[in-house]
Amino acid sequence: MAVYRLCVTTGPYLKAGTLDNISATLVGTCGESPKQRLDRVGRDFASGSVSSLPLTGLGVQKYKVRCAAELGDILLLRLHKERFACFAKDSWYCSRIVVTAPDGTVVHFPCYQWVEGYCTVELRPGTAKTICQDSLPLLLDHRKRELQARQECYRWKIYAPGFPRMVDVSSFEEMESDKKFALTKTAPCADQDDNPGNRYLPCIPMKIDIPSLLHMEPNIRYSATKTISLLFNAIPASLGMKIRGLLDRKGSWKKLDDIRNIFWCHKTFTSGVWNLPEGDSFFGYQYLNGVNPVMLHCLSSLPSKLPVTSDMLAPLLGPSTCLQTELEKGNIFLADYWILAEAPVNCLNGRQQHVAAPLCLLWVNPQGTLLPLAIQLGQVPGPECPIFLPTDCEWDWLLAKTWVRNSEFLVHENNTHFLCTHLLCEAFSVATLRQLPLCHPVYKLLLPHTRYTLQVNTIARATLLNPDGLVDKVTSIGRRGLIYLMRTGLAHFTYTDFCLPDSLRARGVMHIPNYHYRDDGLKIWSAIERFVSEIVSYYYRSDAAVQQDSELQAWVGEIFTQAFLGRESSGFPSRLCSPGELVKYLSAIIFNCSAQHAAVNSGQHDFGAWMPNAPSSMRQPPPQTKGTTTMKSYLDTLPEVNVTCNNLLLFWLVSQEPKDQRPLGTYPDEHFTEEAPRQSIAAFQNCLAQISRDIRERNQSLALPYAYLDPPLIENSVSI
Ligand SMILES: CCCCC/C=C\C/C=C\C=C\[C@@H](C/C=C\CCCC(=O)O)OO
Ligand SMILES: [Fe+2]
Repeated sequence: MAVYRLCVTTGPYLKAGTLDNISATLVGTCGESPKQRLDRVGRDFASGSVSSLPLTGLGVQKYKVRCAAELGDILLLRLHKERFACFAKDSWYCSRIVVTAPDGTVVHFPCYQWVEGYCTVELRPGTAKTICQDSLPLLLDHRKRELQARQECYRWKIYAPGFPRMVDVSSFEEMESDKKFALTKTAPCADQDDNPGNRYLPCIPMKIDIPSLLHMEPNIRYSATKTISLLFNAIPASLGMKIRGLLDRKGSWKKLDDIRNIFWCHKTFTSGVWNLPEGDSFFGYQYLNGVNPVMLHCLSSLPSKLPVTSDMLAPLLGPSTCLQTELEKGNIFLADYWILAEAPVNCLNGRQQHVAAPLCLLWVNPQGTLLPLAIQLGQVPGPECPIFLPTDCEWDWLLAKTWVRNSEFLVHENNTHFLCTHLLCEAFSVATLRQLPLCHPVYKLLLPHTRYTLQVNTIARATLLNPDGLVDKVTSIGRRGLIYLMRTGLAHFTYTDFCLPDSLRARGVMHIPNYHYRDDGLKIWSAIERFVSEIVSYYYRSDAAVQQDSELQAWVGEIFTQAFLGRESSGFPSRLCSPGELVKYLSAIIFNCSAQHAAVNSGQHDFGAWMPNAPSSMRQPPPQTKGTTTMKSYLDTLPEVNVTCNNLLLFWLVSQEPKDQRPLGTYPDEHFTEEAPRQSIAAFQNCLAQISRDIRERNQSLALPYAYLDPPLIENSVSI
């Protein structure tokens, strides 16, 4: 008789325990155990419990699986979940199971999954294996069946032509009702205007696509803690504005001070500097350390579409230099909003809105401060498209800068933030779930960086991107414009843009002083790269090991076709040929899912709460002459009261990660069980802790501390 001892951990989540019967079967190289019910006196599998346990000890019990003979090396653990008496079925969150063999060998089985309904789950020991490292037909077959099941559950959907593909939420509904469809479903569904589930709820000023929120597969759903925390962030702020009538009031703001007082308790630094002389340096500062720090390109000559002359800039540059000298020194930069030139425009509160496609020229002065030099609000120069200068009258210059801030809002929210972090990370998540089995080292590495991304994007699609959702209610381009911008953005997005060091070099911004996003981002990039490189070199010893990993290649290929629509000119790889290429690719994915999202997401309230710094819409066309702007015309150009407040609610909500956070580098789910990767994780955590200490020390001497890339404040994944 051989006795195997099992220690089963149920997750600490609400309703993680189950009343269903759980049995186990062990499969080894020398045979299979009988199916053994895991049952003890009292309640098994309660939430948060580690049920490990000798039959005799007080409160501590042990499950035993008895076999006629030893099973050899344990290959699989089958968990059977079946009906118990007349109780209705309930879900079980199984964290992990540790099996101790009769000879004392300990085998870990990471699970970290919700197990739903009555079913059998087959787990492999935690040692990560690529397909090339498996030879037993039983294990190869197991990999294949696991992926087939996942591909049935997580399917791709086309949201709009030219968009990265995303998860098809309706497939979860089909799974539950046990309907099985083809593995990939790609029905276009951008036009949901006639979707009867998209409707207004009492007191909520935009439509919500209710059905898409209802069916979320439990392994990708927000935890109860996260959902409740999101609601706790939303409800008081929303009620406060509702009671004060701000969410329903149409018309212009009467004075700037009223905008300053929208938030009583959550004021930010931006309103203080806006219309002071320091406003220009703050305007420049945001290109480096604001929510959209990816716009600047160094110029060696001016583009012909921006006919700024040396004379125009002479009063600004001073007597000791000139435009040509500054171009030669690499001190002149351009932010070009060309992508907005053809964007469709929306109506808000029944009135036509307006969009500009500015060009903003900036200079790093001898003190190292980045300052705006000139703003042209359209892409085609001419008498009706004046070049605004800091030497113009105060209101003209302020309005020109506000137009640029409106363009920043549109490009940042739609492209830098939603497209390049939320949507791309969703595609990485879906490809990872569909193409890599649980035992694959890349699955173990990436899964924590996909946590909650499908859920938050589903919420965004149901509340923001849906017809008459928030984007249609607050932005000058609406969802039609959003679809246009994202499609155009994806068509121009490259692998260089995706990899921080390459992107910074290509934009020629390595030498700008006080670029904290760059400095902190590069440190985090290197820490991620070192960690990933250790993991990759442990599992892939040669180029051939990468090239022959058919699962890995299918995963890269699927990302290339589904996220980047197979566009060769994007520079994204469609296959990987060496460990070095794999390290770069994985580092970029982890960086963008974590640090990049934090950099472009967490400051939305800080920088946007002062609405003129991030107006979501403009109500008058860009000025065609100078000298006509007044305080009144300025206020009549900014968004109306209800538009402002609905947008600020969103900023408030998404700038705070709801509870149940997992900061960068924290992996409480122990998918890796071998010593080497666990040591790499510990080294990664130490490295991030040092980066955090350095950032905090640097921040002490800054008038405006930059904390968005402080590692403990970065989430592992896009989860808000
Ligand atoms: C005011 C109530 C809105 C309810 C929304 C609930 C939660 C937010 C869910 C997801 C948010 C995701 C992203 C959205 C980012 C950009 C979308 C484009 C917005 C725009 O153009 O205005 O934020 O992290
Ligand atoms: Fe976000």
